[in-house]
Amino acid sequence: MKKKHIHKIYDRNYAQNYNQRFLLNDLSKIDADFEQETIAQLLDEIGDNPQWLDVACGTGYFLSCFPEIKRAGLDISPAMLETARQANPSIPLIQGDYRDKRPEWESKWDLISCMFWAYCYVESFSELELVVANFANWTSERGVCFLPVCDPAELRHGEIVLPYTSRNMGAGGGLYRFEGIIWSWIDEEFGKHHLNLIVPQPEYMLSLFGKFFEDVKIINYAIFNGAQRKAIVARSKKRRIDNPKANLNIQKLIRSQEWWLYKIAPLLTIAYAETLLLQLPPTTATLTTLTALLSITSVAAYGYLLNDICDIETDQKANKPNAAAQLQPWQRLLLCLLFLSIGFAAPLLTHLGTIPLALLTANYLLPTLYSVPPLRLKERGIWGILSDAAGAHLVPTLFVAAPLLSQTPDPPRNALLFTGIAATHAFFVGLRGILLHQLWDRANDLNAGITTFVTQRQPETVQRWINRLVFPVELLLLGGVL
Ligand SMILES: CC(C)=CCC/C(C)=C/CC/C(C)=C/COP(=O)(O)OP(=O)(O)O
Repeated sequence: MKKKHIHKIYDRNYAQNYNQRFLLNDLSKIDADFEQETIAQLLDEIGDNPQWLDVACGTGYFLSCFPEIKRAGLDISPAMLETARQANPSIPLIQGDYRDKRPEWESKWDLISCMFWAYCYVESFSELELVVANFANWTSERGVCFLPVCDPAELRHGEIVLPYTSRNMGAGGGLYRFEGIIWSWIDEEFGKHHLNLIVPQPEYMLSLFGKFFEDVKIINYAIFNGAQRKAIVARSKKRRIDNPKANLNIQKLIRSQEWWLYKIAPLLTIAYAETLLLQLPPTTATLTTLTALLSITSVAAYGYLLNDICDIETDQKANKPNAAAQLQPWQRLLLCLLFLSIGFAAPLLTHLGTIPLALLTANYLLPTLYSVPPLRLKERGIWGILSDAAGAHLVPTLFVAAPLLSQTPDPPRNALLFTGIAATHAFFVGLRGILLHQLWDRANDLNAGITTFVTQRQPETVQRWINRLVFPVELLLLGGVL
């Protein structure tokens, strides 16, 4: 089901009535008590100081039953979370989607629960697989998953013929329709349509968990009103995913999808234009350009990796993925040194010249100053904006142009003019890029307690500056480049 539909169903009114309708009335209390007992047993079996994540925690009812446990909740519905906060005022309650990967939670939680068939709201079997994989990834080495599962065939006495329609068979009343592995529940009393929920047989759910856990069991609730609910308990996570580094790859570490196409590829146009304006021999132009591109790629890899290394703590606070968090400190240092060496090796070996080397040094310094404390320009207002725009666009443009210009003793005026306009244009592209980035990241930065240029201003003001000043100047300069 789409997020917006879930938000619509689980609104404030639904949240306020949820516990009474689905957990605490005569029809449901016996099952809720059984679940509470099972959670208590599982927490007990895990050992000292277990950490529990209740996925799709809803009103936080179950979380509130265990005030002595270190616990957190994740839910997609702000209204449900609002109610959950009243019941659990001092614990992390995160608004989010259980389909998101969240590498920062890898192997973090000793108990993962997902109550009352919330997994059925996925939109496809692939998504269901993803959700189970997430649960497994988030489970610690000693951890356990607890998932009450829906078995449509068991909701009534004996087998049902599909498609099957029935009235008033569950705690919430209303119309139930089972259509094979899809079911829908029209909650007539509250006018809510829980449509096309995915409900595979419990055996299928067992096999999904079996991919990740050695010991997967179905436990049965007490028979009540002729029906008997079930839950999956999965223990002993398999080694394959025990190791968080299994999911770690170099692209994630250097965040190449954020710069390869958008920041490196445009530099080629600068190299082409300079080659044409300077009428350089193809071999010289190609070798010089490739050397410069190798160095600038290393700068980008270094800059993004270093930024993540410096943001590990704040990203954790804002619940943002951060691949560098999974590395040992010596691995972080080694990778940074590697990208530094590659960046300088090629220009030094090919004698690219003094000006290109000075620009390269500046290009390594800018992201360092942007990210590393105590200077950490990112948190110093306009300096953060200027250093990122210069580091990601202005200096790389000059660095690609400079070695080509230095191939001719006396570069023509039009090549110098082109370089000047292209560099200024790149700077404005960079200004727009970092302003938009800080705008999109504003909520995360505020959550993590980071003060940036944009968090100190109204978002509308910054957007107005982008629309009325930065972008028009950028377009004007593009005209000059062309
Ligand atoms: C050649 C080239 C492309 C060089 C780039 C060098 C450079 C300026 C790197 C810093 C990149 C970065 C992640 C900025 C935003 O950080 P943030 O901490 O504000 O945002 P985040 O949360 O996304 O990390």
